[in-house]
Amino acid sequence: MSSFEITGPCRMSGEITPQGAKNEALQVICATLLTSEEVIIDNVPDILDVNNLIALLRKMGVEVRYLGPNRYSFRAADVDIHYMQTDDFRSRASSLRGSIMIMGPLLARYGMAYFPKPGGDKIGRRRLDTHFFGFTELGARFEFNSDEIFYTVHAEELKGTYMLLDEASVTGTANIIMAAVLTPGVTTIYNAACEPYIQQLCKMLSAMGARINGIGSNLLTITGVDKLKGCSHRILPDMIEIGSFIGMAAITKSEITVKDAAPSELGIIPMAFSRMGINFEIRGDDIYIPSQEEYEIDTFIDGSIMTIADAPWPGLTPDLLSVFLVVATQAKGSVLIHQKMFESRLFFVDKLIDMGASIILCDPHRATVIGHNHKTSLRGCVMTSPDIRAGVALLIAALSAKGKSVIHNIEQIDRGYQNIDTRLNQLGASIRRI
Ligand SMILES: CC(=O)N[C@H]1[C@@H](OP(=O)(O)OP(=O)(O)OC[C@H]2O[C@@H](n3ccc(=O)[nH]c3=O)[C@H](O)[C@@H]2O)O[C@H](CO)[C@@H](O)[C@@H]1O
Ligand SMILES: C=C(OP(=O)(O)O)C(=O)O
Repeated sequence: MSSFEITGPCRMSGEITPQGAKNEALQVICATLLTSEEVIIDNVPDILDVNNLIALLRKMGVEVRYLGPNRYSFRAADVDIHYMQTDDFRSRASSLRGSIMIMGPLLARYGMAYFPKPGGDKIGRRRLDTHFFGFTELGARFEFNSDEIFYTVHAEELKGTYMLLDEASVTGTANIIMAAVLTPGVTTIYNAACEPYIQQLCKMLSAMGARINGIGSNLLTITGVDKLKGCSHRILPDMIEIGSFIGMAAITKSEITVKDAAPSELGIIPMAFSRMGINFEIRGDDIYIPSQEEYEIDTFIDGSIMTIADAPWPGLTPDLLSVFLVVATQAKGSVLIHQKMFESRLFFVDKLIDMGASIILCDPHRATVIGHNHKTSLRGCVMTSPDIRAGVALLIAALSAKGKSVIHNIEQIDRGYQNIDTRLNQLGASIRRI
């Protein structure tokens, strides 16, 4: 297990380019299983979760070629579906959550798919019901072995249908879309998730010959086709990484330009940072964040304390709330952070309290943060990264803190952030991998 040693406070400056989006990469790499032709994907982030998924596809028989930095070719001409019943498959597939999205393509193309308990962050209950609801609506038979936690779906024949999802699950929607594009007839998915990851997946599938209407909305109509062809696809910059950099710049009073950030794809994220009092300028495709001595959190119109809460897209992504929470610790004013989706994602605030932050954890979903307005700095601390986003939030806290901090279990951070230590050190941070 590796750790980061951070010596703060670090005031940084310069330009940083975000990696390709982790959650989009996981979807579009799974989608390569839908065709026997070559698919080329650009801007693939070099992170643990993505590399583990690529290794899994290779084991399944997909021909994967590395074409250069962040560029891969995939050809799923000869997939060994029986590999999915091996112990090796179980251990590899359960190392990340995104690999669950191989099920939709395999069900559509081979009439069967298997899956063990997926990995990913331990941030509360993470059910898969929506995925299997969608598959069974399309006509698949579903079995669950609760002793081994092993999911199986089979179908001699799938058929398009109307379905109303019980919740707008991101990976669930992606899985159902990928099954539906090769399913005869018309499939209508209402209450579909519509995050940029899903929109990008749909655009890539359309380039492969899929017929999808309603992209970007929560009502998708998919007309099944017999076969999909190869294509080239470029992954968008990672909006969570971009948000992490904006928050990091603010709390460390750094002057940073986030290059090639595709600001028009960020939805409500920039507005949420503005409401935290953080200044930035959109300069073409870049986001410039000036060094700010202070930032003041907005209130609601009636003067009451503002809430920052997550919601399915176009609401604020839950994956950035940990960053908002850390940034609030040095803001002027107070904010209620309400993490509605996951019940165990806020417990890392104990560490921030140890560092000197003023936070009241009201319950597992809500934390009130009383900002210090930089009057009192956070102090360095030894901590362990509980999940990917809390890990980055703690890293940001440590960069702003006075003294030495150590963050253990940084594999959680490496899961989703490409060479984060090297890239931040180039901006003037002091992070040592130990
Ligand atoms: C690999 C991947 O892409 N992971 C992302 C994906 O996970 P994932 O697809 O696993 O998450 P889901 O969208 O299925 O659901 C996340 C949680 O939110 C709850 N929920 C979901 C939809 C809804 O309308 N209401 C609601 O409360 C679910 O019950 C669940 O507890 O989406 C999450 C929610 O954006 C992100 O945190 C994860 O980073
Ligand atoms: C929760 C996340 O990832 P995963 O779904 O892969 O656990 C995340 O990216 O914040």
